[in-house]
Amino acid sequence: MTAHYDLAIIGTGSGNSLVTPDFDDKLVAVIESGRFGGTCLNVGCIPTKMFVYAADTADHVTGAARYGVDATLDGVRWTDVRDRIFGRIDPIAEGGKQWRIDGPNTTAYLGRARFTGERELTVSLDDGGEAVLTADQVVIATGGHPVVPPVVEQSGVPFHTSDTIMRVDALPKHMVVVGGGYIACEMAHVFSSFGTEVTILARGDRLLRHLDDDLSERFTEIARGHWDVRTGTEVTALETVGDGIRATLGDGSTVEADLLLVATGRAPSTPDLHTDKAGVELHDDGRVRVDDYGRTTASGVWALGDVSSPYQLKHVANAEARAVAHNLVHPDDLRAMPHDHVPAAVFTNPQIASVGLTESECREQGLRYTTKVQAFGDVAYGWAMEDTTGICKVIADPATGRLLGAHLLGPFSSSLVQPLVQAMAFGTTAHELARGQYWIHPALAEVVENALLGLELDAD
Ligand SMILES: Cc1cc2nc3c(=O)[nH]c(=O)nc-3n(C[C@H](O)[C@H](O)[C@H](O)COP(=O)(O)OP(=O)(O)OC[C@H]3O[C@@H](n4cnc5c(N)ncnc54)[C@H](O)[C@@H]3O)c2cc1C
Ligand SMILES: NC(=O)c1ccc[n+]([C@@H]2O[C@H](COP(=O)([O-])OP(=O)(O)OC[C@H]3O[C@@H](n4cnc5c(N)ncnc54)[C@H](O)[C@@H]3O)[C@@H](O)[C@H]2O)c1
Repeated sequence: MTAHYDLAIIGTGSGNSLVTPDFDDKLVAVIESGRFGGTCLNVGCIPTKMFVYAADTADHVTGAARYGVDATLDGVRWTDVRDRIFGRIDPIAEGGKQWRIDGPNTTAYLGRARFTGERELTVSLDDGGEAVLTADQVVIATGGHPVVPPVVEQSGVPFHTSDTIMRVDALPKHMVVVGGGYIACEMAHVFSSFGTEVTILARGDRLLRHLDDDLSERFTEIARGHWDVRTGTEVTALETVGDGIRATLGDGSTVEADLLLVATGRAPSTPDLHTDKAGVELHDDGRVRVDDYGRTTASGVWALGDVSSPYQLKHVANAEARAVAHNLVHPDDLRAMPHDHVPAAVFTNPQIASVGLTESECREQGLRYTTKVQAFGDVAYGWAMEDTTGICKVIADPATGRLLGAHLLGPFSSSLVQPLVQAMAFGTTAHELARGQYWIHPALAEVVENALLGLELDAD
């Protein structure tokens, strides 16, 4: 029997929020092959930031002496940290699943979906069975999954990805991280602050290479003070040694550890979706091809979030879901996916946040621009914190005074960046933002105010 629905949603991350009151009198199929709530809730943003907060707390203790406050870190109860986090998260995922199972107009399919025709899905159910369903509209919200390089996969050594690392039973003594991006830098911070010795193996010459050069260079230098950072290196072989692993690097050197974390990017979850059966085209990198409104190349099939987006960020997936939720029921009044001025933060040590263009992007685009770099240590709250490395770099168009980009490295950067995001979103000029409002003295936000005031604009 083929069941028919008004709407079928594949994936309960951001896809779960599509079941709006507009569908109260309609039939909705919700299909999920993993934990309800998707990456962010179960293995992404939320647990990582809960671990990061605990790691920051440990760092406050170990760093207290510089303020004349002597304190020692007596220990980190890893399983207590872990269980507090997942004790809070797991019931939410379970509750979300029950809500969809019991929902008056939703049918939950627990299993893996694939297209078997136009707007027709076959679900390999977790209980071993199979179900076929069709729908007037289908939304692909299957997110992404960790990429594991062949050298790791083919070696047969045990390894972790972000999907598993947060649930390990004990803190490793020594951990090797392959990759130098978001997950590598956030996890290195967590584990090293809890007492694990961390070695990072990065292919490039710097960590977090997507950042403005001033930040990635500075961050890599700081990271070398916390962790054993090996840049410009590749893993050529891996083997199991006792309970741990040994990695051989391009220069023939080796590094041994009791745990291997692979953090080499995430790929859109399309390989087993059989999108070709539904007329849904993919980009070369596997992302579903969508137009500005989230429409795929197949009529009535939509996509959103990591599976199709140019960004792999939850606030973007949420914004795209809001647009698609509207578009599903307003075909004559479509809303575009909001992709302007997308900010991002890396919750490592120190925190990093950015929005807009980097200086090299401004150069490459031939833009006329001016920059100002303000040190956290030059404002009163920065003195209080004894900060010696933080910077706020702002980039503006000198003719219009509009911000082109903003890049922060230092405590609370993920929050400090927000007025800069707001200025870019609403077209406020740098000096309007700085002079048109009060900035509380002596709050850390004065670093942003001073950076803005320091920009040399044509109008001044
Ligand atoms: C460790 C980590 C930390 C992160 N931290 C941040 C952060 O701090 N801030 C931020 O903005 N972003 C962060 N991200 C990125 C963020 O988690 C993702 O951008 C976001 O969750 C993507 O949401 P989504 O709805 O597109 O996909 P997902 O949340 O991944 O949802 C997809 C769902 O589809 C299901 N699924 C897949 N294929 C099928 C199928 N064939 N059939 C049925 N179900 C299927 C999956 O099981 C999953 O539940 C982080 C990611 C990771 C991995
Ligand atoms: N705070 C946040 O917003 C946050 C946190 C975690 C993850 N995320 C999202 O999840 C995505 C995935 O995170 P990630 O850290 O896995 O990816 P990433 O793209 O940030 O970093 C991947 C790293 O792996 C390296 N790499 C790629 N292939 C490799 C290979 N074969 N061998 C060795 N190194 C290789 C890259 O050079 C890069 O340093 C991020 O791009 C981000 O969008 C966001």
